Amino acid sequence: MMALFDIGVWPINLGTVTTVTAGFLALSFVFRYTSGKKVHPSEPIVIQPWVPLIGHLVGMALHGGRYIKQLGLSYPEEPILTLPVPGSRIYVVTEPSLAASVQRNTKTLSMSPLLPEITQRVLGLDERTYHVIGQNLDPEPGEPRGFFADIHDWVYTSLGPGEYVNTLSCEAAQELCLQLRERIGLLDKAIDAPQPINLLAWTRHMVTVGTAKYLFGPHNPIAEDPDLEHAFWAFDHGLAGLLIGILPSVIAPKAYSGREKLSAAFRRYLDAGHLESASSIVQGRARIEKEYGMSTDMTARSALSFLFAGIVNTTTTTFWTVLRIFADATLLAEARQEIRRALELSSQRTGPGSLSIGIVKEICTTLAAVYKESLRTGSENFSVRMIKEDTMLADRYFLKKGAVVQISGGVIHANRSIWGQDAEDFNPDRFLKEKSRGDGFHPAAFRGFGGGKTLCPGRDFATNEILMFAAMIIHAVDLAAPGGGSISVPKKNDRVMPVHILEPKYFPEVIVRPRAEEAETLGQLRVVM
Ligand code: HEM
Repeated sequence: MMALFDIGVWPINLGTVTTVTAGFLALSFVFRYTSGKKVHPSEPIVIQPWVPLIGHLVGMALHGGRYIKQLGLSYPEEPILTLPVPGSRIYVVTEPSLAASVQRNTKTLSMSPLLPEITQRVLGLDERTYHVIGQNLDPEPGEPRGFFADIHDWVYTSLGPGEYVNTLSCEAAQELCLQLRERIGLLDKAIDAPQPINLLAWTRHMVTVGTAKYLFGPHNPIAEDPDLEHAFWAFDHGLAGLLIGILPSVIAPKAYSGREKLSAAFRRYLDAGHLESASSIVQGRARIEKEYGMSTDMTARSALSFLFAGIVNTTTTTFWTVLRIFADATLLAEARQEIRRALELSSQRTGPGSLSIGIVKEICTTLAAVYKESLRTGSENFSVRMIKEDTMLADRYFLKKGAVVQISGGVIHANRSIWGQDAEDFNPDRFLKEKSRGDGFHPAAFRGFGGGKTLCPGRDFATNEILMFAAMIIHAVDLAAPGGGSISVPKKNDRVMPVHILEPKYFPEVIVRPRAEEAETLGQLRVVM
């Protein structure tokens, strides 16, 4: 051990050490000075990292999304920051009206140029497909269109307000009702000595199996091979490793193996012709992929990306919404009363045994406020745009061509000047008050679904689905802390890259007991719009 500390064994002397140290310090100073300089007088304030050049990248790698959030919160007066990184800049927007400017500026600020690279890395697309999807990324009206423009239009049109999204919402909620009934059926047998259940895993299972079914039909890969559920979550949890894009099978072996297993299963699904029983939105995506000459393997990988979009945020948001309500006796009593009233009104207006999505949204205001507040507190996503041309944002801030600008949901959601002194706390009242006062928050302040051209196309559908699913759980079961007392709520784990609503730091366990009479209603429940 001692030899390691004995610098005498190294072929250098103290004079050399002094020279090298002095040289390093001088170089650091030069780097700090040059990287701290603005490239234009109107460039936003430059935040120099402590480790020259690579400091911000190291910070993000070590601390995940929390790094930029803490930086943003330490400069509350600045609506936008410049983070120098090797060869480029990252601009971080932390204020809603400037976020709205980024979203409006679709000509020079666009997510599209980043998509081919990201998609290739995450899904493992081949070079040919990478080339095809990279064409005509942001077509103006009348110009030739590309793959992403066509898929974007198809998905946004399908999930926009209208008959299709209503039908899909009913199918999804009905399927989740079935999943819940099955889980409750399993509980019944152990009712005398109920075992604690991991609430996040419980929710994950129902949403994963249910979503795969309503999107891809009864012969979907997860129905055919239940082990693929684990492969799916391994893919999800290692996504950041896949994004690095270097030796994915070594850097993110579990995510890589999960992805490859799932894409092989989707290939078998497509080869067997099971697409015929998939939802029309899924069929339409595969049709567009065929028009662009994609192979079965590439269509399989794309199917995985849509399954991902349908599952991950819905799972985690349902988890937080349900946990928050059961952790607070007043919220639970209010939510249950609203749900009972929604069931009664549905019976009167849409027939016995029905539960109407429209009525739940109209009556269950506490549930809806908890859902929204769970999104505010759990969502730290970044809406990212590539800067295609030098841009003067809001006529005030210079953004350099080739760099990226990101809107930080984490900073905006924690901003006290928007949400009040209790911005750090979970307080669903802020969304109830908003309604009664009639003066809401800035439209770009709520970042749960992103914004602008990349605003989540599934937001209305997801709201229908999650409110219904949470309402069914709250109505049909009781959750209790295993040791008695009230259920505690863990903090969120914000040290990861926020690819979706943040998960908790630890996974809480609860005792789940069916409520005898109320659980019965699930058996006949008919979801209607
Ligand atoms: C609570 C549930 C959900 C949340 C919080 C959520 C949130 C988001 C966010 C933050 C984005 C990126 C926005 C941006 O970059 O500005 C996004 C994109 C997307 N979401 Fe959702 N989402 C949810 C549910 C869903 C569901 C259920 C679906 C589909 C069935 C879906 C489909 C998509 C798709 C396809 C995109 C990519 C849009 C594009 O092409 O740019 N989402 N979502």
